[in-house]
Amino acid sequence: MMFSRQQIRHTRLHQIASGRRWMSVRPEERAPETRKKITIQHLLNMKRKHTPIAMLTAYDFPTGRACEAHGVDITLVGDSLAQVCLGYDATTRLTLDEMVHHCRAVARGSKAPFLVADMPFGTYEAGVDDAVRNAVRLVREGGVDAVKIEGGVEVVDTVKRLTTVGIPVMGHIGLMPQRQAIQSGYRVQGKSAAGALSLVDSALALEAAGAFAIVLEAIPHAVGAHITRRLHHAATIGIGAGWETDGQVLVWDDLMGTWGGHKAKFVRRFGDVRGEVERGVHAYVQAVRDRSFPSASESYEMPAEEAERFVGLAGARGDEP
Ligand SMILES: Nc1nc(=O)c2c([nH]1)NC[C@@H]1CN(c3ccc(C(=O)N[C@@H](CCC(=O)O)C(=O)O)cc3)CN21
Ligand SMILES: CC(C)C(=O)C(=O)O
Repeated sequence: MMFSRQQIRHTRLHQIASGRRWMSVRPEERAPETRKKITIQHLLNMKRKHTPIAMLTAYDFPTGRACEAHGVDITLVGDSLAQVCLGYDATTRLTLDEMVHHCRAVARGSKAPFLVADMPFGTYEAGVDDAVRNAVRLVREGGVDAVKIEGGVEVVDTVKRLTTVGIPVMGHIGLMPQRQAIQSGYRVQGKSAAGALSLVDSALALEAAGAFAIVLEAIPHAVGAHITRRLHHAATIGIGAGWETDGQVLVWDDLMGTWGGHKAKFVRRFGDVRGEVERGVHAYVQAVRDRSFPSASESYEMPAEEAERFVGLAGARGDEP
């Protein structure tokens, strides 16, 4: 929730007058947003001008807010949410209701970035009509601008139909986590010449079907670069696809170092939030145990005469500690 400067000043004066102070339940005090909404046209201009596109996952209000505040171009409510946020063992466990719930929180924080949600496993495979119904829920209830679906030529009809009804689609080829069982794990794709060519075919088919962007996951650098040069109407967003794609994406928890699970080769840790969390929780527990928390300045007092009356009144009713 945003306040104008005038509203902030007004609220402050009111609080000072009424003797109230800020509490953590109040929305953060902030100047009105200045970032302009990112559009598909903006993203394709970035591709044309070779300005790298920064995409990052977010799963809740504060992470969405961080994407908003620090210049992210595309916020992705990725289905990696299943693992890094909800503790499931695979992305295939995630339901549409769970995805919608998290999209709503992210959308409240991430306003300017183009907002994309993964269509969870099982919400677009059974038929094009079903895919439309489910994508509409993500847009209408989740508040996202576009959806992402995993797959190559086999999802082309779905991409066409969604695009036709006005829902932009981001493709996702290469390593497709929703297919880890049938692919016997998380493996780099397109390492053979034939495999690489089939990735190029998938990318071209997705572009022709109307996809505005395509995630390229865990493929050789040369294949990522080739596909990026071949596509003129769709931006490529790499994750483990080398340095010559139109943009990059990483999972929030990998980037921040909050994820303690497997670290793929393409992950770079840009922060050590896990270390901070460990220090903070440990210090808190320690301070509670040794009674150094809370201090007098973190506690409330009664006026001395009220304290005296209280002791007297409590004693009179036999209310002795
Ligand atoms: N924390 C996290 N980061 C992700 O990027 C991510 C998730 N979770 N969950 C959903 C999917 C799963 N992803 C994964 C998971 C494992 C590998 C992986 O182990 N890759 C191997 C490739 C080994 C090879 O074939 O040579 C690696 O070591 O990089 C890659 C992507 C990407 N997504
Ligand atoms: C890793 C990204 C591309 C993703 O699909 C996810 O977060 O689920």
